[in-house]
Amino acid sequence: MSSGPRIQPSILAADWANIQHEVERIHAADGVHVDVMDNHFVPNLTFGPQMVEAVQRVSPIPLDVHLMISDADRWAPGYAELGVFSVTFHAEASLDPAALARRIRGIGARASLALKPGTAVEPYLELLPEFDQVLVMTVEPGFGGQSFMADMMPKLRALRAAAERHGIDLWLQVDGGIALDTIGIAAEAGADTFVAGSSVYGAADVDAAIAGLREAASAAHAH
Ligand SMILES: O=C(CO)[C@@H](O)[C@H](O)COP(=O)(O)O
Ligand SMILES: [Fe+2]
Repeated sequence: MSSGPRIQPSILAADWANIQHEVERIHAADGVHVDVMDNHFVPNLTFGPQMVEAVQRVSPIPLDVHLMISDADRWAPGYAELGVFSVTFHAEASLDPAALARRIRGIGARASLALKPGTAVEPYLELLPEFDQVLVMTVEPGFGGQSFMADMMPKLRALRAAAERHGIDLWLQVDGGIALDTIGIAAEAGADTFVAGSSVYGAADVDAAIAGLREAASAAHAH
């Protein structure tokens, strides 16, 4: 994946009956974001490891798996074993996030920690060297098509400052309501990795949507 702003369309908003075509047509993106929901951690259900393995088999770009599941300590390593690029689990769903991150890294995937809107970032700042990425949710997890929560931006600033203090290359990802009019706000606050569901798969021209998001993020970052 590139070092500029990274755009990762979410297949939650794709046509699941044509999943191979749907991942092939976002080949210009930096990765494909795969939302796993268990109808327990969130009030919605998507798919599990078999589907992720199938997407992994046909995708021309790396898989960024977002686990919205309870008991991440038990299930997350199995997703890493599929050979995906990155595994994100929720802080609220793990008894020992640092230990789980070490297991995920040990298997060979990047370890990523997600925070729901109501979860404070401060307790996790000292753990950051165990992680490759932190996902700041900018909607309540569970559904696509919701409105971006600009009040999450202080979390990004705190993470960016802490990553600099630790001297680590931590990717800061945002997920939820990312579109042309919101991506700049997140980029300015320190995000460098952007999940976009409806604003990419809902666009008439997917390539133009990805390029437009990337441009808008770069322009905001430069300021
Ligand atoms: O994790 C989630 C939702 O819980 C996301 O990845 C959504 O898929 C984002 O969709 P948009 O807000 O971009 O439509
Ligand atoms: Fe997601």
